[in-house]
Amino acid sequence: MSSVSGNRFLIEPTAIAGVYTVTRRKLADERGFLSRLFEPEELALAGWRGPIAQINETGTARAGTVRGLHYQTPPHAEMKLVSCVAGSIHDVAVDLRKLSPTYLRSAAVELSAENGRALLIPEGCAHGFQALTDDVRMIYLHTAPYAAAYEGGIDALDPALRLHWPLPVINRSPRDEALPRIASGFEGLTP
Ligand SMILES: Cc1cn([C@H]2C[C@H](O)[C@@H](COP(=O)(O)OP(=O)(O)O[C@H]3O[C@H](C)C(=O)[C@H](O)[C@H]3O)O2)c(=O)[nH]c1=O
Repeated sequence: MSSVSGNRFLIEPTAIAGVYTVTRRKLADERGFLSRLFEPEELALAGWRGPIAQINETGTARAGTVRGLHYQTPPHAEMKLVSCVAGSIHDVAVDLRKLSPTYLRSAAVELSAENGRALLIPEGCAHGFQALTDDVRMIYLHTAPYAAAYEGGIDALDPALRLHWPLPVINRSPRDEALPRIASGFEGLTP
């Protein structure tokens, strides 16, 4: 799909099949602005399917912090729409779908409160980010509820992924530091 300039969003493809940037249009006036975080008909153009099953907020205090790379496996695999509503982040998706033409390819984009950009991530792709500022706030829309027993992840510092983190990486959770690497026998995800 090429770029779609809709009423509420500008939807643009990335290097990964099915991963899109979604830039919110701001309706501005002298008080400030209004923008929509979600609009089913327009986001269906980028493949969004099904109702929102869960909405999360995260706060990240320190620039340099990396969260992820996380995903959920079937039957709790999920699409995510990831928005930054305070500060800015270096946002990353990695295609883990074994049969995908973009398997193990990554897409990276800066999301910020200022640029109003979000990342739409389909099932089978891992997500993570690095805070580029202090006091980052994220809003996540999920098509499946959290299922801890079905959470998977890949080490954000795995050299096989060739990811570039703009700042020195700090403050990873013990769980994230212990996530497996591709070389440890990862065989890709199937739907
Ligand atoms: C995702 C999630 C987590 N939790 C609990 C589990 C832990 O006790 C605590 C922190 O979870 P976690 O360390 O996984 O949080 P993040 O590192 O920010 O992970 C999230 O951010 C990465 C980058 C993502 O893409 C995922 O959406 C999500 O995994 O919240 C819940 O109670 N509900 C939830 O939906």
